[in-house]
Amino acid sequence: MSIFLTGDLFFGNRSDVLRATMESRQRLCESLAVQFSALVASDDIETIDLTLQNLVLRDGEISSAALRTEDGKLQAESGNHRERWADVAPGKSTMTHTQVPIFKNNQRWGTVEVRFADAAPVSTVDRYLSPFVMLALYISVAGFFAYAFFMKRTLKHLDPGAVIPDRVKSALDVLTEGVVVVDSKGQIVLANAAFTEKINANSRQLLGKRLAQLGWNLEAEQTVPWELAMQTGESQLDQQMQLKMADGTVLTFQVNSSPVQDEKSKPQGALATFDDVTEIVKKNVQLSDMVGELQQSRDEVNRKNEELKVLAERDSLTGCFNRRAFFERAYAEFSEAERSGSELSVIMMDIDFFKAVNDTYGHGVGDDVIKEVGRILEDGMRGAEVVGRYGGEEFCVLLPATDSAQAARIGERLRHEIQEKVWLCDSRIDQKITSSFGVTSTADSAESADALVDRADQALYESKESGRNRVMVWRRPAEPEAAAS
Ligand SMILES: Nc1nc2c(ncn2[C@@H]2O[C@H](COP(=O)(O)OP(=O)(O)OP(=O)(O)O)[C@@H](O)[C@H]2O)c(=O)[nH]1
Repeated sequence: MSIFLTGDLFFGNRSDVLRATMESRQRLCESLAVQFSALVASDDIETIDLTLQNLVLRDGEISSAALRTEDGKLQAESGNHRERWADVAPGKSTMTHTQVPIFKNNQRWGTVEVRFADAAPVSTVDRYLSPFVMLALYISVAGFFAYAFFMKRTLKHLDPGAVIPDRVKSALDVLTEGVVVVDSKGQIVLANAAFTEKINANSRQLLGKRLAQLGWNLEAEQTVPWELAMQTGESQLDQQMQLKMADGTVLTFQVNSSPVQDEKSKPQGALATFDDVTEIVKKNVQLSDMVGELQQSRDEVNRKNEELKVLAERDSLTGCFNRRAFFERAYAEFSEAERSGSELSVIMMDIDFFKAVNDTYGHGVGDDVIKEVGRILEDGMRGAEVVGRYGGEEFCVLLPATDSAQAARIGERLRHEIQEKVWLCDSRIDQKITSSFGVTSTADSAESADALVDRADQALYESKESGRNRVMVWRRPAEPEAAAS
């Protein structure tokens, strides 16, 4: 339609000019006819003849002119009209031959004939190139070019790869890293050899496809990095993406994307590089699994070590430190007390008449009593204070930073608690169970942890000897004395 209108604008004008010329010639003739009708009415043929002579003389466009009656006779003529008006059909005007009727008394009387000069010589080309032919020709040629232009664009659309020069494609094919160029719609316009080989695809199959729809494992609403690069105008680096292949395998790519912009920074597409890191990721996963397993084994070993340590250090019946572990602590605390100058106390205690408990209630009840005593002793300790099962029904307590008077008070509290609580631990026991305590501290110049424990044992012996169910503080052998009862 545009072509037609444009053609009409050019060629339609030419036909308008011709039409206007013809109309003006017709008007001239009609004006002559009006004048001549008046002259004919007065039979003034002479004036008509004179007018025709002048007309031909003065107007270069008019070759001849005549006044012809209805019966075909020429009444007046000029410019050798007879010859110039040969073979002209009566009553029909053309561009060069114009004829207008003359009336007399309302009757057709004759015709004014004017032969206009031929226009510029009409060449064969001009003859055939009438406005219509010109218009048709113009539409054909312009239509052809418009069609060619449209087809070129269409083909370019159908073959998006055509926008990338071959030398660029060849250069990119040399790279070992996959390279894909997409247009502003995310459609592939170039995929280099490394990429097509990696995903087992044909380069031409990929052209025009949306890169985002090749089968990537994407989260819901996730925007692929090359589209993000186009949206933000910024490069998107080190994005890891997984591509599910037709055979079910999954490739992992490290993807870098940069926007391709025009001079006005408008995104025209994006370039994305794909580095296949599938093997590295696999190895990383294996490594991480191994590290996890190692961690588990290490935790297991630590747990076992912890258990072993507990088993090695703790007494299985009461959970208190065993004798060996207790002495390790005692040595450490003794050294620390010596280094710091603080006082370290030791309590040794023994359940009174425990043989009778076993004998009366059975060995099981005896075990429960020992456990209950151990629990009371453990619960009564704070911070660095340590309870050890010294043997049988005998316990030993380490009290760092505690003098013997404080230790005796602690012993007294424990003695009272045992007496009040232990017999309640088993419903079969129907009598209170008592215990005896011996107390000492480093203030009495014990030379070692062993000596300290030994002195506490001596004080305990004194408690037993002096009637049991009491706490005795160690005194030099000559003068042990009772602290409380
Ligand atoms: N049930 C039980 N009994 C034990 C355990 N270890 C030692 N005994 C018993 O504890 C009793 C200790 O008795 P003795 O040392 O004679 O002293 P005692 O009867 O407590 O009398 P005194 O200490 O003099 O008041 C023994 O009969 C041992 O068999 C144990 O783990 N469980």
